[in-house]
Parts: sequence; C-alpha cells; structure tokens
Amino acid sequence: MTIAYLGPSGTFTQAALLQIDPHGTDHLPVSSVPAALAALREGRAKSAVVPIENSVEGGVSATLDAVAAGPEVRILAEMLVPIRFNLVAREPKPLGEVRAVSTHSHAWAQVRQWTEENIPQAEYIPASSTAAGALALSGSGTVGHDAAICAPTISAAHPELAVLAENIGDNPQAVTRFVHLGSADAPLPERTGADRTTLVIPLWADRAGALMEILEQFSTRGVNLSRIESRPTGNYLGDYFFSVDIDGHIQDERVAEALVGLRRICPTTRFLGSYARADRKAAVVAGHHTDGAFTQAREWVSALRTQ
Ligand SMILES: O=C(O)C(=O)Cc1ccccc1
Repeated sequence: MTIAYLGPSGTFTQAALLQIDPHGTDHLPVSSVPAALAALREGRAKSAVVPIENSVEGGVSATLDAVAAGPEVRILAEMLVPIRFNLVAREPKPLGEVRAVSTHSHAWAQVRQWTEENIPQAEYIPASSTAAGALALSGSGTVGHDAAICAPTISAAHPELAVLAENIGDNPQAVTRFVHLGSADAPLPERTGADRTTLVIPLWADRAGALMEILEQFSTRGVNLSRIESRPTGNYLGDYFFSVDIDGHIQDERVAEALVGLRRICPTTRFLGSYARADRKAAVVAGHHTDGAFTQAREWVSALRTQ
C-alpha cells in the first residue's frame, strides 16, 4: 500500500504521514505536490499526503489547483502538524556570515520577519522541501547555499548540522493542515459528528450575484464555511473556481441538501470528500437543520404528493 508524500525523510509532510501510518514501510518520497498527485493518479501509489492549508499563509495553491483539475481524487483524512523552524549550517558561525539560505517556499514565507531582522544579507535559494535544503548541507558536495531552514527533527537526526538558531518562525503557534488523498473510488470515510467536506465550485455564471447564490445554498441549510478561496482556472483571465471547506459530512442531511442545490446551479461542482476533522470540533447545528428536521419535512411533502 504505497503512500506518496512530499519528501525526503524529515519534511513536515512526512510528520503528517507518520500520524496516520507510524509503522508503515512503503512510503514513497517525491519532490513536489504535483509529483505526489501524479503517483496517485498513475497508480504508482495507493494514496498520497500533501499540505493543503497553513495558519499563516492560507491555502496551499499547488494542492488546491492539483486536486481541482484532472482525474478526481478524494480526501480521506486530515492531519495537523505544529510548524517550528531551525536555521542550520555545516559549521557553527555568526548569523552575519550567512550568505545564502535554502528552504521550501512555505517555510520562507513563515520566517520572513525573523530573516529580515537577523540575516538581512542572506540570499534566498528555493528548495523542493525543507528537508532537501538541509540535507544538501549534510554531505560534503558543493552547494549554492551555506544555511537552511528546516524542522527540528532534521537537526536531531543529523547532528553533523550546526544549529545556528532555533524557533525562528514568525508565528510560534503556526500549524499546517495536511490531507491524505486516495482515488475517487475509495470508500467514503464514516461520519463522526465532527467532519469537514471539501468542494471545488467553478464560477458557473459570470453575473451579478453568482457568488451570493452559491453561498445561499449553504446558509439556508445552516452549513458553516471554514475556508473559501478563489483560484484562477488557468483557462483565461478572469476564469475562477472556489475551493471551499464546509463543516459537516455528506451523510448529514443539511450538507446533502446544500450539495443538491449547489449542483443545480453549478453542474461541474466537484466533491473532494467528507472526512473527520483533526481537531474533533463538532459543528453547531440548530434544531431546524438537524437530520430529523430535514427527513420529517421531506416525508411530509412526499406524503402530500402521493395523496
Ligand atoms: O518542506 C516541507 O517540509 C514540507 O513538508 C512543506 C512545508 C513547508 C513548510 C511548512 C509546511 C509544509
């Protein structure tokens, strides 16, 4: 049961993967989010783990775009990973001597303030992951950077790397949400009462009120949105889709009814899955939005129609 993930070993993505498969041995490290999706879609992996949202920068565009187009995939689970960063180098040295620092772009975005204050002279060299940038320094080969920003687990596993600074994230509370993706025919995760559903909603009609009409489908059924982002489809300038997370499971009547309404007005709406929330926070549901209220009302109408 191969699981592809944004590797190599020591990435935050691997930390997320180890939450769901701590003893697994069939883990396939790949060097980008699209590569993880390709491994899943081409059958080289049964599932994949990728970052989807971080508490500082919002949605991870590479993931939102990769799951919105191409063969359908399903989110099976989500995992939360607290994000802490170390600055490492080949040998101990003053911060003023750091010349070029390498890390993943998400990490760079989350240490911007610290780097501006402490290593303003350093050039940024993008890496395919935090671990890749750091591991390049652990060998003896020539590399273009002399420092890297990575997870503390990398420093622990590679004592040959000198830690120049610890806990350098701008937000000490930073958390990233990762998702475990499977194929579209994977069994639907069971409803737990504290669930999330992720949707891709292309803006079907370019006219006044189109977004309002979409949002109404949720609000009239008491469905709360926990994330909404617009992303360009790439087809032409001004063509957008919405990537949306809602509280609840498709097995909840209020969610199912909202999806029926949504699909009527946006026939290309894509269901990315219903799965347990990592924080186990249950949705707040008013009496007239419970399963019982929906079924009672539907049965009343059915009975009237068959009289
Ligand atoms: O590069 C990594 O370690 C990743 O897993 C991507 C990432 C980078 C920074 C924050 C969250 C995820």
